[in-house]
Parts: sequence; structure tokens; C-alpha cells
Amino acid sequence: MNILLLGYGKMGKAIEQLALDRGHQIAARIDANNVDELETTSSDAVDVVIEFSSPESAFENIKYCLERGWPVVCGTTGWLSHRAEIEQLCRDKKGAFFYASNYSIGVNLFFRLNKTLAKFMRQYPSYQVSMTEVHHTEKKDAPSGTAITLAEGILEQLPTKKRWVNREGDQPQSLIDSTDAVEIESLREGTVPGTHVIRYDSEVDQIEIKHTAHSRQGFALGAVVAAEWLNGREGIFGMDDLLGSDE
Ligand SMILES: NC(=O)C1=CN([C@@H]2O[C@H](COP(=O)(O)OP(=O)(O)OC[C@H]3O[C@@H](n4cnc5c(N)ncnc54)[C@H](OP(=O)(O)O)[C@@H]3O)[C@@H](O)[C@H]2O)C=CC1
Ligand SMILES: O=C(O)C1=N[C@H](C(=O)O)C[C@H](O)C1
Repeated sequence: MNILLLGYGKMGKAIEQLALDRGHQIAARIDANNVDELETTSSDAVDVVIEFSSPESAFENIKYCLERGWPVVCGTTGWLSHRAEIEQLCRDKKGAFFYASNYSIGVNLFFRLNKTLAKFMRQYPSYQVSMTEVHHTEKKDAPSGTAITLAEGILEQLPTKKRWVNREGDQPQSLIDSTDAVEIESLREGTVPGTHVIRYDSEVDQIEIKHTAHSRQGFALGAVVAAEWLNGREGIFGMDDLLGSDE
């Protein structure tokens, strides 16, 4: 497959290596400095675009690619207020769009475990749920896309929780009203690739589940596998389509 890398930072580079190892070719590598190269890239030279750029640029990038008729696998977080618009454009153009806030298999198993635990905890209102996500200091958005997906999974299962709230850095917990909210604490430390912890606290004990990424390899592999899967398909997809149901 000919893959266009849209965003050639930490993830773009990890994806390139894995794509080459799996026998694919790189049609172009685009970052903030050479976005105009998109115009001069021939439509036929690209089978699929893998988009990992920035919260500010993702929407315009995806839109441009769908208008060119290129299938898009996107992993960029922090742009989802425009998701409905992208999905409508994809339908109008009869295109192909794949999105995941996290492409690692482990996190996608963790998403399922999170929902199952939340459903179970419905019967135990003495436990208060909260979440912590830890990422490297270059990360632009908070909370992480993965934390938002986890929070949405909890909201789906726990009727007492109506929304999520974010607590960044040193913000004191006393300022947050989390009676009807899932509190997400966002920490930025060193080069941490991505850690997510869900906690249920009672007066007497704590239940905790945790996913720790050891590197970006899992995210990159998932994105390349998603691109292989998307090639030749039409529609809007996510990791549940790729991995199948858990039943
Ligand atoms: N879904 C998932 O599994 C994962 C998602 N992510 C998400 O992916 C995104 C990228 O992460 P990461 O690679 O670590 O970030 P980096 O900051 O390392 O890389 C971002 C890249 O995007 C480029 N860029 C900026 N603006 C544009 C533009 N207009 N068009 C094209 N490229 C542009 C940057 O170029 P320049 O350097 O020139 O500014 C840089 O090459 C983030 O939103 C992150 O949260 C990350 C890991 C896993
Ligand atoms: O920016 C990152 O690095 C990551 N971003 C994604 C997110 O926001 O959830 C996925 C992963 O946690 C790494």
C-alpha cells in the first residue's frame, strides 16, 4: 500500500518504521513545514492517509483528504467538536474514515474492562469513581482522547454520573464539584507515552484498574493495521469494527 503520512512527528515516525517493516511504501511525509506538498501529490499515488498531526490542524487535514477521495485513518486527539461535520462529509463523498482515540490493542481491551467494571459498580454507590491520565510534557491537549473515551464508557454505564470534568496540574481537588461528574486528573511528566488509571474509592478501600503504555509501538501498529483493513472499504469505522465484538 502507498501510505501518506500527514503529521510526521513522534507518531508519524513510529508509523513509518512499522509500515516499511510490513512491506508498505510511504507516498509522502507531511508536517507543518511542507503542507503545500499535499497539492502536488497525485491522487493515484496514495492508497490511504494516516493522520497524526495536532488538535488545531486535524480537521482541515481530514477534510482536505476526504475531498481528494483519499481514505483517512486518524489518531489525532482534541478536534472532535468537528467530528459530525467530518462524518457527514465522508458520507457525502462516499469516502472512508477510521478514527480511534487510541489504536493500541491493550487500551481497547481496557476500554471494555472499564465498561464492565462501571456496569458492575452501579450497585455500589458508596464507591466514587475518578481517573488519572499521565502523558509526556509535549502533549497539547488535556484530558487525553483516551481519557475522554474512558469517561464516556463510564457515563454510559453509571446513571449517577452525567458529565466529566478535567483537573489539570496543580488545580486543587476542593475546587472541583464531582458529585455528578467523573473527575479526570491530567498530569504531564517527562516522556511518559501514556498511562490511564480508573479508581473506585470508598471510605474503607479502593479498586483500581490501570493501563500503562511502555512505548508508542502499540499505537503505531494499530494505526497501520487499521490502514490495511480500511483499504478498499467505504464508510465510517472505529476499533470495534476492526476488532469485532467481545461476545
Ligand atoms: N490515537 C492514538 O492511538 C494516538 C494518538 N496520538 C495523538 O496524535 C497526535 C500527534 O501526536 P505526536 O506524533 O506525539 O505529536 P508530535 O507533536 O510529535 O507530531 C505532530 C506532527 O504534526 C505536524 N503538524 C502540525 N501542524 C500540521 C499541519 N497543519 N499539517 C500536517 N502536519 C502538521 C507537526 O509538524 P511540526 O513538527 O513541523 O510542527 C508534527 O510533525 C496528538 O493529537 C496525539 O494526542 C498520539 C499517540 C497515539
Ligand atoms: O499524545 C499522546 O502521546 C497520546 N495521545 C492519545 C490520547 O490523547 O489519548 C493516545 C495516547 O495516550 C498517547
